[in-house]
Parts: sequence; C-alpha cells; structure tokens
Amino acid sequence: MDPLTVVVLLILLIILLSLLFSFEFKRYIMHMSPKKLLPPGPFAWPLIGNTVLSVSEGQLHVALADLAKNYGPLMMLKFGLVPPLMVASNHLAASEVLKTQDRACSGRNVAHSVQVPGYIQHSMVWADCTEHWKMVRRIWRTELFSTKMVDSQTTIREEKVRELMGFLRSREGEVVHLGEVIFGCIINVLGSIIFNKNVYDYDDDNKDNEKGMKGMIRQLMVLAAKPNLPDFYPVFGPLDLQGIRKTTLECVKRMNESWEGIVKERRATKDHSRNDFLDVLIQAHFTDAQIDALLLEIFGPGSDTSSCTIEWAMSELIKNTNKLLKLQEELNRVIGQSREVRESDLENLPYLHACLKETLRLHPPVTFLLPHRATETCEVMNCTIPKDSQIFVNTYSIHRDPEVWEDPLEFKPERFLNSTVDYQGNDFHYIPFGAGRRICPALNMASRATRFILASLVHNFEWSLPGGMKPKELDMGDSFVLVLAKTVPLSVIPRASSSSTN
Ligand code: HEM
Repeated sequence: MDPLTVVVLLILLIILLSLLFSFEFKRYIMHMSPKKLLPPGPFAWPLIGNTVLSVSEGQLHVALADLAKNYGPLMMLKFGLVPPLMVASNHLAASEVLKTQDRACSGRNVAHSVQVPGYIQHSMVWADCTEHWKMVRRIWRTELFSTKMVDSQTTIREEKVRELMGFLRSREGEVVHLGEVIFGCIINVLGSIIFNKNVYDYDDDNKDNEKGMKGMIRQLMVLAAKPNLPDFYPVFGPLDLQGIRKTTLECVKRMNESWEGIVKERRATKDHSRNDFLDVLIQAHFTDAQIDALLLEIFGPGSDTSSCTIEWAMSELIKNTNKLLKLQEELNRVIGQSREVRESDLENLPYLHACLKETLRLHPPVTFLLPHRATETCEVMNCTIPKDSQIFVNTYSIHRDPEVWEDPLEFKPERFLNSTVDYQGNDFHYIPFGAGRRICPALNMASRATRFILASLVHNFEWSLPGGMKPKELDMGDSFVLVLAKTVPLSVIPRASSSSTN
C-alpha cells in the first residue's frame, strides 16, 4: 500500500472511532431500546458536542428556552467531553426532577473553578446530599434561618434598612445606582447576623473596589460565570490555562482574611455574649476552615440574588406606574404617612407580596437553579438520565410558559392575589427558590428582607429616571451572569416622599 493510502485510511479510522465514541452514536444505540431512550436534543458533534450552538452573551436562558420549543420539556445537550447536560423546561419535567427523582437528581455538578483546596471539602453548596451536607443544612435551619431566628433578626434588618434610607435621603435629587446600594444593605444585614459588623460603608470611596467585601463577592461571581475550558475538557484541569482557578483561590483567600481577625479575637477573648452566628459556630467547635466555607456560602448566594430581585421589582414598578401607585396606596393605607415601615407590617401588605412574587416569576435570579447532578442513572419523563449528567431546571421557561400563565410576559402582580400559588416548592410551575431537598435554605429570610426593603423604598421616596427618561423607555433587558441581572443597571433619582419621616 502506498503511504498516501495509509494516511487516508488512518484518517478514516480516526473519524470512525471518534464517531463510535461520540454521544450521537450512544444516543442512537439507546434509541434502539425503548427502555433506555435518552432525551432528544440538537445534533452533537464528536468531541465538541453542541459547543457550536450560537448563544449571544448572557442569553443562555433564552437560547435554552428557544431550543426547548423544538426538542421538548426535557432535552439533552453535550459540551466537550463531560457527561451530558439535561434541561428541564416545563413544570412536569421540573416536578419529576425535583420531586419524583429528587434523591437521584440532587447531587451537584462542581465547576473546576470552585474546586479550591481548603474550601471545597467543607462546602455545603457544592456537596452532594451527604452526611456533611445534612449537618450544615441543619445548622442553617436551626441557627440561622428558622422562623424563630428570622424573627429575632428583625431589629438588625430594621436598623440596616434605616441606614440605607438615611443614605438615600443624603443623595436626594442625585442619580443613584440602586442595585449597588441595595447590595450593600443586604451584605450589612448578613454581616450583622454573622458577626455583628457592617461590611459595607456607603460613604467609603473604596467600597466598590476589589478590596471591599462587595467587590470580592462580585469578583467571585464573575469568575464562576466565566466559561472555563476544564469544565468541558477535564484533561486541561491541572493547567488552569485561563487562570480562573488561581484567581478564584486568591479571591477566596482575601475574603477569608477579611474576617480572620474577627474570628481570632472571638476565639481569644472567649466572649460569646453577642450570641451571633459566629459565637454559635465557635461554641460548636467549628474549625477556622469550616467557618470560612460557611461564611463564604452565606455572603455569596445571599447578596446578588436578593439585591437583583429588589432592583427588578423597582424597575417593573417604575415602568408600570399604575402598579406603583397601587402599591403606594396600599402602603399609605396600612402604614400611614407618619411613620416608617416595620417588618411586622409585612403580613398586612398582600399587594406588596404579590409584586415580589410577580418579580420572581418574570426574573428568577437563580435561573437554572444551582447545577444539579444525577448521582445515579434514573428515569425522567420516560427518558434515561445517565449517572453524572448535569441537570438544569430552566425556571425562565417554566415561569413564562403560556400553557400555564395568562399573558406570561406581562408584569401583573394581581395574578397572585387570591391565589394559593406560592414559592415554597409545592407548585412546580413557580419555583424561584427551587424545590425538594436542595430548596434555598434562606427562603424565609430572603422573602422577608426583600419585601421589607422594597416596601421601604416605595414608601419613603418618589422615584424618577435620569435625563428626563420616561418610564416606558426604561431598558428591561436581562443577562444571565450567574444570576439573571438587568443588562443596564437601574439608575434612579430619589426624592423623599411626604410619608418619609425626618
Ligand atoms: C431572592 C433571594 C433568593 C433566591 C431567589 C434564591 C434562590 C435559590 C435557588 C433557586 C437555589 C438553588 C436550589 C437548587 O439548586 O435546587 C438556592 C440555593 C441556595 N441559596 Fe438561595 N436564594 C435567595 C437568597 C438567598 C440568601 C439570602 C441566602 C443566604 C443568606 C441563600 C443561600 C442559599 C444557599 C446556601 C443555597 C444552596 C443550598 C444547597 O445547596 O443545599 N439564598 N437559592
């Protein structure tokens, strides 16, 4: 045989082998046997899979929702050489993943960037549902966010919201980036619950740079959202070619250093009279590494989710002036003009609650939930989910499903008045906090804090847009960068309203 024929034959052999081992081939084989049907999905090329799909920056939620229109409520995609990604896009598929197969589908897919030594073995967010995960969830449930604990934190939230209102009054008539200062307020609430300290100073010129707590949390979020080669081709893991893991490691270290002194001092003085969360952890003999991981996982998932929800709610209300007037009317009726909102008012403000629910329906911040993983092969919607598949539950499609929601794209808080639909994880067409065993452990606190801040913003101020922009001109575009955020952050001008005291 001449050398050219050998080369051609070799190339043909390589192509044949890579096809044989490609997922398409496995999918084809599995389709032969009705018991082992894999979910449908776009054609996946050998080695690269569906990496060629065109997705505009920040628009993965829209691209997956569009694909689901062609391939159905449970579809399969393949990226690189890792197990496939399953996407559940309607309430039936969500109910099977999060209820029927909750146990098998509750593992976590751990991105390469978060596999930081010293952190990952103590993580709760990235752990499968192991004994360690159960122990930490129990601590969250009993010591942080039980109804009793959330009640006992009321004075903290009221004080931190007063500080935010004070800052906004000092900026009356000026342009404010609302999401940023709400973020500051939320991390101050968390800092006070954890170690009795503010971590954000509204007047500090360096508050937004990467040395401040807010800057560090943001940096971690941005790093976690970056597409990282080893997440598609694990063989490149040790090289860390994009440096994402190295930068994450540095950032985690800086975060730990920011509270290191506080932890050391508490351990040294043995004064646990403050009775905050740090005292509880020290008295329960948590090591420094365990405390670091826990605190990281309170500040990380707790800040952007809540601040971005309030930013969206304010944007929707400013855009839909009649809804804003209705909410102001409810607040004036229940609270009156002469005092501030109190947390105890929340139960008497059904329209406020409806506004929050409608915001979370249209703009669910944790759009795909945190990435689940099948810990064993299981069946969903009569299809096989192979062990180790990654699973996204696309709440963006589910919350906008025209088969379930009337006028799904409209902001209509009224749909939640006189309705039993709630976010506690029982209504699978409405799951902004997830459902099943991995449901958000801070749901009750987050629901209270977001409603309370929103009520205070609306009751204390009249809001206008800069440069004479009209409400209907407000940009409502969204981008998925770990949370579903506004593409153009909300800039507004506050003016103390007649109901605002001092
Ligand atoms: C509006 C605010 C919030 C929303 C919409 C939200 C939503 C969610 C969702 C959808 C999940 C993923 C569930 C799953 O993977 O199945 C989650 C998990 C989690 N959330 Fe929240 N969350 C919010 C606020 C918070 C806050 C304030 C904290 C902490 C202070 C927090 C801490 C966590 C943690 C630690 C997890 C991981 C739980 C686990 O893996 O077992 N969240 N959240």
